Amino acid sequence: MFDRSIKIAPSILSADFANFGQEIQAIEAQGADWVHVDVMDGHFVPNLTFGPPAVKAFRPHVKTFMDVHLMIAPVDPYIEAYAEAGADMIVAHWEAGPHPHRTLQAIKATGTKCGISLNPGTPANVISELLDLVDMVLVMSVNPGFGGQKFIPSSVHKVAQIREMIGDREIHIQVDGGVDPTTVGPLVAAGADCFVAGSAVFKGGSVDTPEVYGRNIRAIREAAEAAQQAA
Ligand SMILES: O=C(CO)[C@@H](O)[C@H](O)COP(=O)(O)O
Repeated sequence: MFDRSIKIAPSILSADFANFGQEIQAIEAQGADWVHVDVMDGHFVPNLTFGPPAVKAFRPHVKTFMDVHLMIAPVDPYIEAYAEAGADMIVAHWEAGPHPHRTLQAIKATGTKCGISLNPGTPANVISELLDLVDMVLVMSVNPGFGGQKFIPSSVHKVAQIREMIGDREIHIQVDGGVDPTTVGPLVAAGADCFVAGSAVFKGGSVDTPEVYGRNIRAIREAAEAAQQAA
């Protein structure tokens, strides 16, 4: 049965980089549904983060579900390495190369779940021929590269368009960037079910005060579930 419940996926880009193992354990103990890993190459996006060995080191700490968002180009040569590192889902960008269909086939061939992501400036309709290949569409609601940016409101309309395109297919819509208790409601109403949050989860907390993460995750979930019930 397809799980349409609200899922909160904290981005460990906002975690303490000296302490990933404990940070992952803390967010999971405090209610995170997934753990979101932002992979950046300093080329497709202006920042550098985690290679496959880093993801492999995160793997034993993740007890829930690890979605790995590849903000890299080219992407095809690295798919197998991130799958072998232990990703449960690999998400590639539509903008990462001329053959997104081939990229999605390569992800599926590894046996991991498969997602396609769209930058804020990319229209929804470009993925119409790809939907039969994916488990999730990731709508970027900031320009990718950094945490702590301001939510781009037109993302709500894009989510609604994609929900319409999906029809009765079993595909999650994830939103990433500037997600917090004030922005999540309209996204739920538009049809998103999975929310990446960095600043809004990690702000004010640490592995010594994990209850702060718990409060932050609950605040996003409560706002999302309220919107779901009102819909
Ligand atoms: O992929 C990215 C940024 O490129 C995101 O995952 C951010 O890390 C989310 O951070 P906040 O906007 O929630 O602070």
